[in-house]
Amino acid sequence: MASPENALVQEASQMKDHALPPTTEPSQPFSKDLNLGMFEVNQFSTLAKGKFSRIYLAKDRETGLEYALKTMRKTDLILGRVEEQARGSFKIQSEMDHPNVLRVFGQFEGEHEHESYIYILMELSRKGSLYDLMKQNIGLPEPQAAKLVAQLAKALKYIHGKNILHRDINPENILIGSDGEVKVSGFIWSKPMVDGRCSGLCGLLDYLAPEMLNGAENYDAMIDIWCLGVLTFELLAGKAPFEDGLMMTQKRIKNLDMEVPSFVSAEATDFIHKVAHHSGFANSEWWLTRRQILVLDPRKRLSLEEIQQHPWILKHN
Ligand SMILES: Nc1ncnc2c1ncn2[C@@H]1O[C@H](COP(=O)(O)OP(=O)(O)OP(=O)(O)O)[C@@H](O)[C@H]1O
Repeated sequence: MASPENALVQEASQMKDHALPPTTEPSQPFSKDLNLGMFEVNQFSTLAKGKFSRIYLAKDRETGLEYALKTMRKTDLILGRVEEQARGSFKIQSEMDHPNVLRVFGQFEGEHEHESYIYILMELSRKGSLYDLMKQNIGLPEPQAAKLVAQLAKALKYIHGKNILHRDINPENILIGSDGEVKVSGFIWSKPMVDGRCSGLCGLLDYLAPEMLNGAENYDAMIDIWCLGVLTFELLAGKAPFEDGLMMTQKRIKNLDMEVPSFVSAEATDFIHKVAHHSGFANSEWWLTRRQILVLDPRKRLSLEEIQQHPWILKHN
Protein backbone atom coordinates (compact mmCIF):
# COMPACT_ATOMS: atom_id res chain seq x y z
CA MET A 1 0.00 0.00 0.00
CA ALA A 2 1.06 3.60 -0.54
CA SER A 3 3.08 4.94 2.35
CA PRO A 4 3.74 8.64 2.76
CA GLU A 5 7.20 10.11 2.60
CA ASN A 6 8.38 13.47 3.68
CA ALA A 7 8.45 16.26 1.17
CA LEU A 8 10.66 19.30 1.45
CA VAL A 9 9.70 21.85 4.05
CA GLN A 10 9.12 25.05 2.22
CA GLU A 11 8.49 28.59 3.29
CA ALA A 12 5.08 30.10 2.56
CA SER A 13 5.38 32.15 -0.61
CA GLN A 14 5.45 35.93 -0.66
CA MET A 15 2.25 37.39 -2.01
CA LYS A 16 2.37 40.23 -4.53
CA ASP A 17 0.39 43.46 -4.16
CA HIS A 18 -2.69 43.69 -6.30
CA ALA A 19 -6.08 45.24 -6.72
CA LEU A 20 -8.98 42.81 -7.14
CA PRO A 21 -10.52 43.15 -10.60
CA PRO A 22 -14.27 43.78 -10.84
CA THR A 23 -15.30 40.21 -11.71
CA THR A 24 -17.31 37.61 -9.84
CA GLU A 25 -14.44 35.11 -10.02
CA PRO A 26 -11.32 35.77 -7.94
CA SER A 27 -8.14 35.88 -9.97
CA GLN A 28 -5.32 37.30 -7.87
CA PRO A 29 -3.58 36.49 -4.58
CA PHE A 30 -4.32 38.76 -1.64
CA SER A 31 -1.95 41.59 -0.82
CA LYS A 32 -2.89 41.67 2.86
CA ASP A 33 -2.60 39.18 5.69
CA LEU A 34 -5.57 36.89 5.77
CA ASN A 35 -7.64 35.80 8.72
CA LEU A 36 -10.83 33.83 9.15
CA GLY A 37 -12.83 36.91 10.17
CA MET A 38 -12.48 38.30 6.63
CA PHE A 39 -14.72 35.55 5.30
CA GLU A 40 -18.28 34.48 5.75
CA VAL A 41 -18.06 30.71 6.19
CA ASN A 42 -21.06 28.49 6.68
CA GLN A 43 -19.58 25.89 8.98
CA PHE A 44 -22.64 23.72 8.74
CA SER A 45 -22.41 23.26 5.00
CA THR A 46 -19.24 21.39 4.04
CA LEU A 47 -18.52 21.33 0.29
CA ALA A 48 -16.46 18.19 0.71
CA LYS A 49 -14.26 16.24 3.06
CA GLY A 50 -10.70 15.23 2.23
CA LYS A 51 -8.39 12.82 3.99
CA PHE A 52 -7.02 15.60 6.20
CA SER A 53 -9.36 18.45 5.47
CA ARG A 54 -12.81 19.89 5.18
CA ILE A 55 -13.65 22.27 2.39
CA TYR A 56 -16.15 25.11 2.90
CA LEU A 57 -17.63 27.81 0.72
CA ALA A 58 -16.15 31.12 1.91
CA LYS A 59 -17.33 34.57 0.86
CA ASP A 60 -15.01 37.57 1.14
CA ARG A 61 -16.99 40.00 3.31
CA GLU A 62 -15.44 43.01 1.52
CA THR A 63 -15.71 42.00 -2.14
CA GLY A 64 -18.41 39.33 -2.06
CA LEU A 65 -16.15 37.02 -4.09
CA GLU A 66 -16.54 33.33 -3.40
CA TYR A 67 -13.73 30.89 -2.65
CA ALA A 68 -13.25 27.36 -1.41
CA LEU A 69 -11.63 27.34 2.02
CA LYS A 70 -9.68 24.23 2.91
CA THR A 71 -9.39 23.80 6.66
CA MET A 72 -6.86 21.37 8.11
CA ARG A 73 -6.63 20.64 11.81
CA LYS A 74 -2.94 20.69 12.72
CA THR A 75 -3.37 17.69 15.05
CA ASP A 76 -4.66 15.59 12.11
CA LEU A 77 -1.74 16.67 9.92
CA ILE A 78 0.78 15.84 12.64
CA LEU A 79 -0.82 12.44 13.36
CA GLY A 80 -0.91 11.69 9.62
CA ARG A 81 2.72 12.91 9.35
CA VAL A 82 1.80 15.21 6.49
CA GLU A 83 2.17 18.71 7.97
CA GLU A 84 5.28 19.45 5.93
CA GLN A 85 3.65 18.16 2.75
CA ALA A 86 0.55 20.30 3.36
CA ARG A 87 2.69 23.44 3.68
CA GLY A 88 4.91 22.44 0.76
CA SER A 89 1.90 21.76 -1.47
CA PHE A 90 0.62 25.28 -0.90
CA LYS A 91 3.98 26.74 -1.89
CA ILE A 92 4.04 24.63 -5.08
CA GLN A 93 0.43 25.29 -6.06
CA SER A 94 0.64 29.03 -5.34
CA GLU A 95 3.35 29.29 -8.00
CA MET A 96 1.14 27.74 -10.68
CA ASP A 97 -0.77 29.93 -13.12
CA HIS A 98 -2.52 27.82 -15.76
CA PRO A 99 -6.21 27.57 -16.76
CA ASN A 100 -6.19 23.83 -16.00
CA VAL A 101 -4.52 24.04 -12.59
CA LEU A 102 -6.60 25.04 -9.56
CA ARG A 103 -5.44 28.40 -8.21
CA VAL A 104 -4.68 28.99 -4.57
CA PHE A 105 -4.87 32.55 -3.28
CA GLY A 106 -3.51 32.46 0.23
CA GLN A 107 -2.69 30.47 3.32
CA PHE A 108 -3.13 31.44 6.96
CA GLU A 109 -3.34 29.87 10.39
CA GLY A 110 -5.74 30.33 13.25
CA GLU A 111 -7.38 28.93 16.36
CA HIS A 112 -10.92 27.63 16.48
CA GLU A 113 -12.47 26.08 19.57
CA HIS A 114 -9.01 25.56 21.14
CA GLU A 115 -7.65 23.78 18.08
CA SER A 116 -5.01 25.11 15.67
CA TYR A 117 -5.88 25.10 11.98
CA ILE A 118 -4.16 25.76 8.68
CA TYR A 119 -6.45 27.40 6.12
CA ILE A 120 -5.93 27.48 2.37
CA LEU A 121 -8.01 29.82 0.26
CA MET A 122 -8.61 28.34 -3.19
CA GLU A 123 -10.42 28.92 -6.42
CA LEU A 124 -13.92 27.47 -6.04
CA SER A 125 -14.69 24.51 -8.25
CA ARG A 126 -18.45 24.69 -8.55
CA LYS A 127 -18.85 21.35 -10.27
CA GLY A 128 -16.90 19.14 -7.86
CA SER A 129 -14.35 16.57 -8.91
CA LEU A 130 -14.03 13.89 -11.59
CA TYR A 131 -14.77 11.43 -8.80
CA ASP A 132 -18.16 13.11 -8.25
CA LEU A 133 -18.78 13.16 -12.00
CA MET A 134 -18.02 9.47 -12.40
CA LYS A 135 -20.18 8.44 -9.46
CA GLN A 136 -23.18 9.20 -11.65
CA ASN A 137 -21.93 7.45 -14.77
CA ILE A 138 -20.74 4.12 -16.04
CA GLY A 139 -18.00 5.66 -18.08
CA LEU A 140 -18.17 9.10 -19.68
CA PRO A 141 -19.01 9.69 -23.35
CA GLU A 142 -15.75 9.45 -25.31
CA PRO A 143 -15.76 13.02 -26.67
CA GLN A 144 -16.07 14.36 -23.10
CA ALA A 145 -13.37 12.00 -21.78
CA ALA A 146 -10.99 12.89 -24.63
CA LYS A 147 -11.45 16.62 -23.94
CA LEU A 148 -10.71 16.13 -20.25
CA VAL A 149 -7.64 14.00 -21.01
CA ALA A 150 -6.33 16.59 -23.50
CA GLN A 151 -6.66 19.34 -20.87
CA LEU A 152 -4.99 17.15 -18.29
CA ALA A 153 -2.09 16.55 -20.66
CA LYS A 154 -1.73 20.33 -21.08
CA ALA A 155 -1.82 20.85 -17.30
CA LEU A 156 0.80 18.13 -16.74
CA LYS A 157 3.05 19.61 -19.42
CA TYR A 158 2.86 22.94 -17.59
CA ILE A 159 3.46 21.35 -14.17
CA HIS A 160 6.43 19.32 -15.45
CA GLY A 161 7.72 22.46 -17.15
CA LYS A 162 7.90 23.98 -13.66
CA ASN A 163 10.11 21.03 -12.68
CA ILE A 164 7.37 19.53 -10.48
CA LEU A 165 6.02 15.98 -10.44
CA HIS A 166 2.40 15.82 -9.30
CA ARG A 167 2.54 12.16 -8.15
CA ASP A 168 -1.14 11.90 -7.16
CA ILE A 169 -3.22 12.25 -10.32
CA ASN A 170 -6.53 10.52 -9.61
CA PRO A 171 -10.24 11.43 -9.98
CA GLU A 172 -10.52 13.04 -6.52
CA ASN A 173 -7.72 15.47 -7.34
CA ILE A 174 -9.12 16.62 -10.66
CA LEU A 175 -11.73 19.31 -10.13
CA ILE A 176 -14.08 20.77 -12.73
CA GLY A 177 -14.41 24.49 -13.43
CA SER A 178 -17.56 26.40 -14.29
CA ASP A 179 -17.16 25.75 -18.03
CA GLY A 180 -16.53 22.04 -17.49
CA GLU A 181 -12.77 22.47 -17.77
CA VAL A 182 -10.22 20.43 -15.81
CA LYS A 183 -8.58 21.96 -12.73
CA VAL A 184 -5.70 19.89 -11.37
CA SER A 185 -5.47 20.03 -7.56
CA GLY A 186 -4.28 17.79 -4.70
CA PHE A 187 -0.59 18.76 -4.75
CA ILE A 188 0.10 17.22 -1.34
CA TRP A 189 2.59 14.64 -2.73
CA SER A 190 4.02 16.94 -5.40
CA LYS A 191 7.74 17.48 -5.37
CA PRO A 192 10.41 19.32 -7.32
CA MET A 193 12.48 17.03 -9.54
CA VAL A 194 16.23 16.77 -9.07
CA ASP A 195 17.90 16.21 -12.44
CA GLY A 196 14.49 15.25 -13.84
CA ARG A 197 13.85 12.62 -11.17
CA CYS A 198 12.02 12.07 -7.85
CA SER A 199 11.93 9.25 -5.32
CA GLY A 200 9.47 7.81 -2.78
CA LEU A 201 6.29 5.78 -2.77
CA CYS A 202 3.06 7.79 -2.73
CA GLY A 203 -0.33 8.04 -4.37
CA LEU A 204 -3.54 6.03 -4.55
CA LEU A 205 -3.11 2.25 -4.70
CA ASP A 206 -5.08 1.82 -7.94
CA TYR A 207 -2.93 4.51 -9.57
CA LEU A 208 0.55 3.42 -8.45
CA ALA A 209 2.95 3.09 -11.35
CA PRO A 210 4.81 -0.22 -11.80
CA GLU A 211 8.21 1.40 -11.43
CA MET A 212 7.15 2.69 -7.97
CA LEU A 213 5.87 -0.75 -6.98
CA ASN A 214 9.01 -2.39 -8.29
CA GLY A 215 10.99 -0.25 -5.88
CA ALA A 216 12.67 2.06 -8.37
CA GLU A 217 14.87 4.33 -6.25
CA ASN A 218 13.94 7.19 -8.45
CA TYR A 219 11.67 7.78 -11.38
CA ASP A 220 10.81 10.55 -13.80
CA ALA A 221 7.80 12.46 -15.17
CA MET A 222 6.49 9.26 -16.77
CA ILE A 223 4.97 8.45 -13.38
CA ASP A 224 2.28 11.11 -13.96
CA ILE A 225 1.70 9.82 -17.50
CA TRP A 226 1.00 6.36 -16.12
CA CYS A 227 -1.65 7.92 -13.83
CA LEU A 228 -3.12 9.74 -16.82
CA GLY A 229 -3.45 6.37 -18.55
CA VAL A 230 -5.16 4.79 -15.53
CA LEU A 231 -7.47 7.78 -15.32
CA THR A 232 -8.34 7.56 -19.02
CA PHE A 233 -9.30 3.92 -18.51
CA GLU A 234 -11.42 4.79 -15.48
CA LEU A 235 -13.13 7.69 -17.26
CA LEU A 236 -14.16 5.38 -20.09
CA ALA A 237 -14.77 2.11 -18.28
CA GLY A 238 -16.26 3.52 -15.05
CA LYS A 239 -13.70 1.68 -12.92
CA ALA A 240 -9.95 1.63 -12.53
CA PRO A 241 -8.11 -1.00 -14.61
CA PHE A 242 -6.39 -2.90 -11.78
CA GLU A 243 -9.04 -2.49 -9.04
CA ASP A 244 -8.83 -5.50 -6.73
CA GLY A 245 -7.70 -6.44 -3.21
CA LEU A 246 -4.56 -4.84 -1.80
CA MET A 247 -2.09 -7.51 -2.91
CA MET A 248 -3.88 -8.41 -6.13
CA THR A 249 -3.99 -4.80 -7.32
CA GLN A 250 -0.22 -4.57 -6.97
CA LYS A 251 0.27 -7.88 -8.73
CA ARG A 252 -2.05 -6.87 -11.54
CA ILE A 253 -0.27 -3.53 -12.02
CA LYS A 254 3.12 -5.26 -12.18
CA ASN A 255 1.77 -7.72 -14.76
CA LEU A 256 -0.23 -5.09 -16.63
CA ASP A 257 -3.21 -7.37 -16.10
CA MET A 258 -6.17 -5.34 -17.42
CA GLU A 259 -8.94 -5.64 -19.96
CA VAL A 260 -10.45 -2.64 -21.72
CA PRO A 261 -14.24 -3.22 -21.99
CA SER A 262 -15.48 -3.97 -25.50
CA PHE A 263 -17.78 -0.90 -25.55
CA VAL A 264 -14.72 1.37 -25.59
CA SER A 265 -13.84 2.47 -29.15
CA ALA A 266 -10.87 1.04 -31.02
CA GLU A 267 -9.05 4.40 -30.99
CA ALA A 268 -9.54 4.86 -27.25
CA THR A 269 -8.50 1.27 -26.61
CA ASP A 270 -5.44 1.90 -28.71
CA PHE A 271 -4.72 4.93 -26.54
CA ILE A 272 -4.68 3.07 -23.23
CA HIS A 273 -4.34 -0.60 -23.80
CA LYS A 274 -1.66 -3.18 -23.77
CA VAL A 275 -2.33 -4.59 -27.19
CA ALA A 276 -1.70 -8.19 -26.27
CA HIS A 277 -5.22 -8.46 -24.85
CA HIS A 278 -6.74 -7.38 -28.13
CA SER A 279 -5.39 -9.43 -30.94
CA GLY A 280 -7.24 -7.17 -33.37
CA PHE A 281 -4.71 -4.44 -32.65
CA ALA A 282 -1.62 -6.53 -32.28
CA ASN A 283 -0.56 -5.87 -35.85
CA SER A 284 -1.94 -2.38 -36.19
CA GLU A 285 0.47 0.10 -37.66
CA TRP A 286 -0.10 2.45 -34.73
CA TRP A 287 0.94 -0.16 -32.19
CA LEU A 288 3.94 -1.24 -34.15
CA THR A 289 5.25 2.24 -34.68
CA ARG A 290 4.17 4.19 -31.62
CA ARG A 291 4.38 3.88 -27.89
CA GLN A 292 1.42 3.50 -25.50
CA ILE A 293 0.61 5.08 -22.14
CA LEU A 294 -0.03 2.05 -19.96
CA VAL A 295 3.15 0.15 -20.62
CA LEU A 296 5.40 -1.29 -17.95
CA ASP A 297 8.59 0.29 -19.22
CA PRO A 298 8.33 4.04 -18.54
CA ARG A 299 10.72 4.79 -21.42
CA LYS A 300 8.18 3.36 -23.83
CA ARG A 301 5.18 5.33 -22.59
CA LEU A 302 3.72 8.05 -24.81
CA SER A 303 5.10 11.49 -24.05
CA LEU A 304 2.69 14.34 -23.30
CA GLU A 305 3.34 15.73 -26.80
CA GLU A 306 2.52 12.34 -28.35
CA ILE A 307 -0.63 12.10 -26.24
CA GLN A 308 -1.83 15.41 -27.67
CA GLN A 309 -1.24 14.09 -31.19
CA HIS A 310 -2.94 10.71 -30.70
CA PRO A 311 -5.83 10.15 -33.18
CA TRP A 312 -8.35 9.62 -30.36
CA ILE A 313 -7.44 12.98 -28.79
CA LEU A 314 -7.33 14.80 -32.14
CA LYS A 315 -10.71 13.36 -33.16
CA HIS A 316 -12.51 14.85 -30.15
CA ASN A 317 -10.63 18.11 -29.63
N1 LIG B 1 -11.39 24.24 -4.59
C1 LIG B 1 -12.35 23.35 -4.40
N2 LIG B 1 -13.63 23.62 -4.76
C2 LIG B 1 -14.61 22.70 -4.57
N3 LIG B 1 -14.41 21.47 -4.03
C3 LIG B 1 -13.16 21.15 -3.66
C4 LIG B 1 -12.08 22.06 -3.81
N4 LIG B 1 -10.94 21.47 -3.36
C5 LIG B 1 -11.31 20.26 -2.96
N5 LIG B 1 -12.62 20.05 -3.13
C6 LIG B 1 -13.36 18.82 -2.81
O1 LIG B 1 -12.81 18.25 -1.65
C7 LIG B 1 -12.30 16.93 -1.92
C8 LIG B 1 -11.05 16.71 -1.08
O2 LIG B 1 -10.10 17.69 -1.41
P1 LIG B 1 -8.56 17.38 -1.36
O3 LIG B 1 -8.29 16.14 -2.16
O4 LIG B 1 -7.82 18.61 -1.73
O5 LIG B 1 -8.39 17.08 0.20
P2 LIG B 1 -7.40 16.11 0.95
O6 LIG B 1 -7.73 14.68 0.62
O7 LIG B 1 -7.41 16.49 2.39
O8 LIG B 1 -6.04 16.57 0.36
P3 LIG B 1 -5.00 15.81 -0.56
O9 LIG B 1 -5.72 15.22 -1.78
O10 LIG B 1 -4.12 16.96 -0.96
O11 LIG B 1 -4.41 14.77 0.30
C9 LIG B 1 -12.07 16.92 -3.42
O12 LIG B 1 -12.12 15.61 -3.96
C10 LIG B 1 -13.21 17.78 -3.92
O13 LIG B 1 -14.40 17.03 -4.01
